[in-house]
Amino acid sequence: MSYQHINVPASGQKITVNGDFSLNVPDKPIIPFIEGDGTGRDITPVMIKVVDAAVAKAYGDQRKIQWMEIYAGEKAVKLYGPGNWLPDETVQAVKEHVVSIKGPLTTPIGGGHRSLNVTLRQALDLYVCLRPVRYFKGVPSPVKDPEKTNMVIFRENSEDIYAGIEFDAGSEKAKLLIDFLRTQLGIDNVRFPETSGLGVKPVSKEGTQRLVRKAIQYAIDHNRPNVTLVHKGNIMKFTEGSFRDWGFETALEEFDAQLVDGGPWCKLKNPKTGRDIIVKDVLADAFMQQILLRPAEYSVIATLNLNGDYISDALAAQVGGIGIAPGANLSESIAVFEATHGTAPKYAGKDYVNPGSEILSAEMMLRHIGWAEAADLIIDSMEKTIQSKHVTYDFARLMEGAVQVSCSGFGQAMIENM
Ligand SMILES: NC(=O)C1=CN([C@@H]2O[C@H](COP(=O)(O)OP(=O)(O)OC[C@H]3O[C@@H](n4cnc5c(N)ncnc54)[C@H](OP(=O)(O)O)[C@@H]3O)[C@@H](O)[C@H]2O)C=CC1
Ligand SMILES: O=C(O)CCC(=O)C(=O)O
Ligand SMILES: [Mg+2]
Repeated sequence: MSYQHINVPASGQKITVNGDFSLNVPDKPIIPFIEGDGTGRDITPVMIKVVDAAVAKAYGDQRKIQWMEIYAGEKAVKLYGPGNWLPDETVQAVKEHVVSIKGPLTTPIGGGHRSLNVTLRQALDLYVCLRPVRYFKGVPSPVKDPEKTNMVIFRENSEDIYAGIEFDAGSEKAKLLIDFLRTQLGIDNVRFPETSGLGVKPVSKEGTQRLVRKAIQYAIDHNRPNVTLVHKGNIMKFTEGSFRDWGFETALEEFDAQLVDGGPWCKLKNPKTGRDIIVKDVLADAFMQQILLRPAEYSVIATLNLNGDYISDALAAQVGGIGIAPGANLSESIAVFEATHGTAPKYAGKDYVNPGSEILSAEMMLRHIGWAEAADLIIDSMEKTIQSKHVTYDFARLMEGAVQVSCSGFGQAMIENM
């Protein structure tokens, strides 16, 4: 396909997907990237340099990523014109090239355009938001034993309140909906009907099952001891409560799990290791205190979209902050890697913030395409660089004896430590 503003690297080839969803990865794969708004312009070039260095170190001239810039957010509006925050060809390029990476994108609060991040996830049905949370030795943490926090979050990424079905207080549609609720459904407890905004929270059986299936499969593949369904099903019975019920059903029906003490918790035998995997649940509020008090009891987390958003940042803080919190948005075939954090606008363009989250997202990407040697180099040099105490402001302000380095300085130190 020819694009309007995207320059396709002449020497690269596309990654393709087989019928069983495995990937064919050429030695010179074209990987699209979105630079991102705000601090995206600081961290994305650093991520690219570090990844290129790791790939060169691991494979010499044999392999090289052919980066292809695609556009979203403010950069897209400049190129494609007013209102064009997420051009069709950007979405198309992500789809066609199978694996891509993005920097953070701004979402205005209250009014303005809908989240481009959410739009991209929904447009490509990237229904898993995968966010591993692990501790790197030497990182300053607010908790006593940060190494006990080792969790992998499976956040449902396609539904819940993020579906964007919302009606502004006082609008014609809000009035219609309130009227419908009153007259057709007998709802008489909207406290201030004239001035209420309304949101709809769709949670489906299919959406829950496919997410929980991935979480349990991950526990099997990575020899993890438990999967926890985090929900607020006591209050939101038919959305979050059903998420829990459908989650347990998935374990029982698809993974041959057996009830523990009459249920609803259950356990299955990991077919690869013979070890038990417990599938349990916890209410979201209780979970937020347990991750601080008893983090070692939680391994794989499966949760709904909004809970997953909150939990991602809270858990990231326990292991040192969102400066090193990576992630991926996944469908069966398409993968878009991105940091957990946002655009941190007050630091934009200052070469200041920690590029670690985006670098570690790229590390996940390298592993995803089977370039494990390059991924290992990144992990190794991240550990070395942090332990040498050459760190960005976020760690430096909490570390004794740290040498504060810039965003690009941290990337450079990582390259030197490879
Ligand atoms: N996937 C995406 O693209 C996401 C986009 N967003 C969007 O980003 C914008 C800003 O959101 P905001 O709520 O400020 O959240 P951010 O995650 O952008 O920033 C919150 C705070 O986190 C810390 N932080 C963020 N990035 C880094 C980094 N790279 N290194 C070190 N510390 C970091 C800073 O803490 P401190 O002040 O302590 O230094 C910062 O002030 C919004 O428009 C939001 O919608 C938000 C999340 C994800
Ligand atoms: O889309 C946004 O602006 C916020 C997204 C977000 O917070 C997240 O993905 O964790
Ligand atoms: Mg978030």
